[in-house]
Amino acid sequence: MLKKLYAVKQTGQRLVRLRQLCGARFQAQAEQQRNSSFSNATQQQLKELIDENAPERTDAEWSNAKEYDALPGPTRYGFFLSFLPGGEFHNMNYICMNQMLRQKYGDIFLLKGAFGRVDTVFTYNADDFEVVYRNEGIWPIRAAMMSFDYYRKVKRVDFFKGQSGLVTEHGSAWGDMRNKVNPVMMKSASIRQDLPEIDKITMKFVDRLETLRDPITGLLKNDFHIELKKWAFESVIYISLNKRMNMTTESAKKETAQLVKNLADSFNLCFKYDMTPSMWKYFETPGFKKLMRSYNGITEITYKYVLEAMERIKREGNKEAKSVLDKLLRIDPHYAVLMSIDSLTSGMDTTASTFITALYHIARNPDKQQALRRELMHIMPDPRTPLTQENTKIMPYLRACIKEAQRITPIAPGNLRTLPKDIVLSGYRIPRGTSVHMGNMALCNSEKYYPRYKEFIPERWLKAGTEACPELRSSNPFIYAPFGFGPRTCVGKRIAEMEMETLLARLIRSYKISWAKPEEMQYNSNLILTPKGPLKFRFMPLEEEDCAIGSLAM
Ligand code: HEM
Repeated sequence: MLKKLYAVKQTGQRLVRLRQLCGARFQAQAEQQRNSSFSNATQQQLKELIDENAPERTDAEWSNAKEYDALPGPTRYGFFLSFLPGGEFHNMNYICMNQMLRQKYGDIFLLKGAFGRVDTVFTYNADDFEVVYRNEGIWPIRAAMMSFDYYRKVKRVDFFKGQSGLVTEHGSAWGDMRNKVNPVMMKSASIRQDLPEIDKITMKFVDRLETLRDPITGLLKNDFHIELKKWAFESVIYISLNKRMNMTTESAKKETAQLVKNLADSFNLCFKYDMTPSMWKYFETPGFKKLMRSYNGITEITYKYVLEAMERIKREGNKEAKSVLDKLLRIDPHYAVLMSIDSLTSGMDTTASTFITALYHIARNPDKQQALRRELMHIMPDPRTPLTQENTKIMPYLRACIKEAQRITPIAPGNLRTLPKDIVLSGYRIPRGTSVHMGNMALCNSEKYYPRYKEFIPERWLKAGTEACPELRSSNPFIYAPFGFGPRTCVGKRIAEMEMETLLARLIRSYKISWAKPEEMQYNSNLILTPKGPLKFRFMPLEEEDCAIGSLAM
């Protein structure tokens, strides 16, 4: 063991020396990477955005700020060792690790880069968030998921033709794609045209839930988390491809199960290889190869659906585009394929996890649940009243419940940006090209910004009415950002919101829901936060008093 540690120490020291010799941060890492074609292209792209040759700032704020090297944080070598067996962070949940680092080093600290990872500054100072977003530029850089970028740009360059899609693309390539995708995906009215069909998919889901429900205990026989992933997949596939899945066929069951498995593997392994110190840029370990295989599995399954939809669109030759794919095909066929694959990939776990979080808090707060039901009784006097673009406009409490759940547990607990210019954060000089991680979830769960932060209080988000209490939410617009922030904000936000609202409305209108476990729900933390362990919700039919309309809690 000691020998092993010594070898690691030697490697670490050699790398540190090498990096010091090379000087510039990006160059040092790029030159050492085994997959040089990939790293050079990606680093080159980032370098151009960052303009390394621009003169250093000489203004008073910069001159008076503390040196970058004075930032607190573990040593590069010490941090790496802490991930090895026996180390402080070995197999530790990402959230816990960040909490420990914050306790030790304070509200700003530096995790030095190693093995091709750039330096990352972690900040829990809301003023810093504002500085970051105000300086991110028109093409914000979120340099995460490098293994995914590598998969698309190197491993499967044959298929992706050098473009990795919105999630990992940068600069003008990202800007061009985003400009074309935004009018189709970010317009609520455009996405909500699909509401009637999403409502039908959701009603079918609720009907099926009834068959899976034990009538005595109200517990479900199946794994609710998996069922929700399938529902989210069915919904996003409809919006993206105008395809109604028949989930009862063997092929659909098999493919969905494979997709669920590949996505779970990729979330775990991508976290391991991209967010903790790893040598994958020097040699491919069996785990890294498994990650590449999971990306391949995801591409194969999703592309099969996209291809089928493209053939159908061609065959039908409709004048009016019926899906996101069809709309984008008329703008740019390559982006259309990329975006559709990414929607099917990004739209399952994110939406399912956020939905479960919302349902969990509503289940644990019966008075809030009843207030929500009162709102829904007005809109859906009959449980099967169709949801429309019109009636869903008057569900402020429903939206507030989802927002409040996302405040307590945003599935992306922080956001990441690489700054194209030198900035000062918490009084320290942060040179351009440094990655900055902003801890949104921690600030959303602090008394300073959200009084009574431990409580689930949807009323914080209500804009009008006697129950509204906006004083319980922060006026700082940079802290609460469950879908991210600025031009790079989540492109699937409108889709996710519509899906979650529809299912929440249907379930709360049909059942009295409670959490049937003494323990609180826990989360796995990898690429995103996902609920851990079996979900024990109890679904009981509504009784007469539950259906009393009464006054609205707004
Ligand atoms: C409740 C569900 C979801 C949550 C909480 C969520 C959250 C996020 C967050 C935090 C980001 C990073 C934004 C930033 O850097 O500022 C993001 C990006 C992204 N999301 Fe989502 N997401 C959700 C659902 C979806 C869905 C349904 C899709 C696809 C249909 C999707 C596709 C994407 C894509 C493609 C990006 C990259 C955008 C870019 O960099 O231009 N997401 N999401």
